[in-house]
Amino acid sequence: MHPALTPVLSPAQVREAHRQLNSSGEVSAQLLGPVLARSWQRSAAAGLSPTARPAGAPHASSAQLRQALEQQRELLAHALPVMNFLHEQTQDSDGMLVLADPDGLLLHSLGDLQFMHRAERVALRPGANWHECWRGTNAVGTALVEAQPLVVHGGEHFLERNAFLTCAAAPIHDSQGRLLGALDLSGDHRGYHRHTLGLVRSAVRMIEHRLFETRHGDQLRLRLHSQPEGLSTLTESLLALSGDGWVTGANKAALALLGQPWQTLGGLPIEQLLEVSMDRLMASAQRAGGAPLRVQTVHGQALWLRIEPGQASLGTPAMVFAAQPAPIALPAPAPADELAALDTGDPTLHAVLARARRVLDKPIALLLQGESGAGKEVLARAVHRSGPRRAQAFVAVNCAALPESLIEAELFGYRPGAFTGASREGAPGRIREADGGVLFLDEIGDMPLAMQGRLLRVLQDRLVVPLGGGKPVAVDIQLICATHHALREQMRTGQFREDLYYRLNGLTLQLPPLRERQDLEALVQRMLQELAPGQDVQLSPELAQRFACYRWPGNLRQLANALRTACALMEPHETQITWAHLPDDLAEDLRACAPLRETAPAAVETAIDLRELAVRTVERALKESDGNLSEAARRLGISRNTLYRKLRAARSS
Ligand SMILES: Nc1ncnc2c1ncn2[C@@H]1O[C@H](COP(=O)(O)OP(=O)(O)OP(=O)(O)O)[C@@H](O)[C@H]1O
Repeated sequence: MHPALTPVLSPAQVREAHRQLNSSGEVSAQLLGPVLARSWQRSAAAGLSPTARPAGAPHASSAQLRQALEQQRELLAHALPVMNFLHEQTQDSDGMLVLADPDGLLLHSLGDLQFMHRAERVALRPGANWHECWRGTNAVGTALVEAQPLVVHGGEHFLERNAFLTCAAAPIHDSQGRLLGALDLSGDHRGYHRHTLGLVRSAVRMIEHRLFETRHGDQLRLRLHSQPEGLSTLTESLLALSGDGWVTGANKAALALLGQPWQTLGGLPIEQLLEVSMDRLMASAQRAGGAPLRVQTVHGQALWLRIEPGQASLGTPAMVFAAQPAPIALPAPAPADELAALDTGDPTLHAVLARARRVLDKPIALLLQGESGAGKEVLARAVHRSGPRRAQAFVAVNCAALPESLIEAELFGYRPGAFTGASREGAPGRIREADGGVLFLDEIGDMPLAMQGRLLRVLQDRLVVPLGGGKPVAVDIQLICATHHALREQMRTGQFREDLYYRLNGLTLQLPPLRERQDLEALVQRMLQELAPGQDVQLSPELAQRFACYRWPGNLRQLANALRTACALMEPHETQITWAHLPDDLAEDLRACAPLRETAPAAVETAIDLRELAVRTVERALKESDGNLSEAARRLGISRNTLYRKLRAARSS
């Protein structure tokens, strides 16, 4: 039996375990079982005492929680509908559902109001952190550490103050085995029910299925089950394949079925797992109706298989080969990854993404430029997740958010006692944390000059020397920097070192501001699908028009926030976003922004008129800005590059 499914301990066993811990400091694996015993040991080692309040447990401010919610928007988009569904099924049970991120930060809860009120007393609410190191053994924290579903009941909680709870939690993983968070169902310990964990595990499967379909919707997907009627149910195994037959993702059922860990799957062609050729799979995918195939694993287990061609995989070389006797070698299609997912149809952005893809596997530093909120960090993360370093760390440092006095220690690390206030253990620093992976330096234009010199040395020598001295440590990092400043301008005025600029700028990618993008409609649609999956939420036609003519000074960040608020304000039966669902300040701005065709009817008569109008507008903006190009571009709401283009065009005509 799965250790997590063993029955909960009797009160006498728990009392005895606590007694032993009190008297000898020992944790009895015989009494508690291996999982709980390990967790109690970790809790004691973290300095927690069963009878004390958890001292120093962090609680996110509302701004920090908002930021965490934004970072976890993919998880939330898939988990919230499942939580709502589970809540409906468990409404009479006086409990609550909790979603946590991989670090134990509680992101969202819903359930019985009275019980949630009681749970508040032990900080079981969004914003609190339930990592084991802060709250001792508890279902959320322990399921995250142990990476397995489990129940923590009553006195099995390490802290006595949590003993009124019974909690069942299961970790949530994505299709590459990354831990995304945990789902928990908590209630009063007197209401313990042994089916609770099963419910939570099913809910997590639903979330993982939804994530899988979204991540791999463009790829070939294999559904596998020992019974034909088990296909397309929650118990099926799922595999995603690249166009040439390599496994790119799997759910937990597939791992169990094939006896493989996630780590090996990425490097296996399907023929090494199943006795079936890629040609046969493709031929089956093309047959109408998609009747299941009979196949067997390489170990001889018989299975039913249904193959679903993804949009991107239709027409991949393998399909063409299967259909044509004399194959024509076609270039391999771009893999459907996070970079591809950012491409929603804007030609400028498309070119940016294509350039980024060309250097994915090369040691070339990227410099991302663009206005605040234009998606620089999102692009940096997509580059990381789509490149060969995706299994290694992505370490983001915001140079503008760190006080000057701390940047050095934060980046380069320090030795024990290197400065007043330094921790006794010292710290490796963010550059070393990124070793093997990607270091993302956001707002690099705000890095103090002295620090620029040190960073340059690290980039040249690929060695980090911690503050307070010590041996230099070799590092291997891919560097991505971002700024909304015009770095060249800063270089000219001496605020940014020229030598560092050329080190950082292996390739500059300029992200277009939202108002210059031509894919607003598709972008809104994609964001809405993520925010309200499967609900077909749309903008009202009037709002769609207003959105198109608005300048979006906060770019994608502002758009994403507006849509998130709108989705939260909609009633469950509504599918159209109207004025009533918008934040007041945005509604006010949008009302003031008249759609183009209402404002300039006469002036748009001929192309010549338009050109003249553009030239006059640019001239006026330049005059009002005393010839300052940056200021003129800002007034016009366009980038400096666009302004240059317009000036060149005006001069040539
Ligand atoms: N392609 C996208 N799809 C959906 N949402 C996006 C996308 N790009 C950006 N966003 C939204 O905009 C927010 C801001 O994006 P990001 O942090 O990448 O911008 P930025 O250019 O780095 O901003 P800043 O310069 O202020 O740091 C994201 O947290 C997300 O909510």
